[in-house]
Amino acid sequence: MKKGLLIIISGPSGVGKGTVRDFFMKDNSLNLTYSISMTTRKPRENEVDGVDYLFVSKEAFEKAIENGELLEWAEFVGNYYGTPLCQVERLRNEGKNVLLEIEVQGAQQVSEKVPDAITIFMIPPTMDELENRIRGRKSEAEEVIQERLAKAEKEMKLIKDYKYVVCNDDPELAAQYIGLIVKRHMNLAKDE
Ligand SMILES: Nc1nc2c(ncn2[C@@H]2O[C@H](COP(=O)(O)OP(=O)(O)O)[C@@H](O)[C@H]2O)c(=O)[nH]1
Ligand SMILES: Nc1ncnc2c1ncn2[C@@H]1O[C@H](COP(=O)(O)OP(=O)(O)O)[C@@H](O)[C@H]1O
Repeated sequence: MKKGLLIIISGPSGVGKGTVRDFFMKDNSLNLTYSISMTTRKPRENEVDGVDYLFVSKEAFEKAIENGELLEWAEFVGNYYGTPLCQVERLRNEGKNVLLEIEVQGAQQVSEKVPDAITIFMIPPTMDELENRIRGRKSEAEEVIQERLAKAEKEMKLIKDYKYVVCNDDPELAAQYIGLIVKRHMNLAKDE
């Protein structure tokens, strides 16, 4: 069986990664499985442990690093985030295309380990709109919003390291575009 593709999506906090993902994950023809990350961030009101993230303590996260259980990990605005290695390998070996939604440092680490990973960066139509969205979500305190917006400015400079850039103006259109990218690489892999 052919090994599944590894797809990385990065983009600033509040750009709409989760919203767009909800659209393209409905398309079964993409054969996608979402890799659930581990984080020390506290769950938001609507988030479910084991679905959105594996929410763990700092100690448990550091243990996972020590034990070599993470494909990559990074610190983002005061919290750890990382990708459990075992599920990514298992799913790809089962022929599933695996989606990682991770920030730029993690994406860099994975690209080094898996050079054929497909990298996509999601941008907002404008930085003002990014601010509107992150505020509109009402999930972070003002101080955290400021930190995330400052981080976003830096992250946007790394667009050049990604193979594809998708603007999330309309979430359905952005999802369709990501679907096309995945289909293209599924076809390329078939011909290999
Ligand atoms: N390196 C890395 N980054 C992650 C992982 N999971 C999530 N992230 C990123 O961490 C950042 C913060 O995520 P989160 O707190 O959920 O905020 P959100 O992006 O605004 O929903 C985002 O850029 C995520 O893409 C992971 O496993 N590894
Ligand atoms: N294309 C869009 N136009 C307007 N608002 C959007 C769009 N995409 C997402 N949003 C809104 O922006 C906020 C942040 O989206 P979210 O998916 O949580 O972002 P991320 O996962 O990148 O942090 C949410 O309130 C969401 O409803």
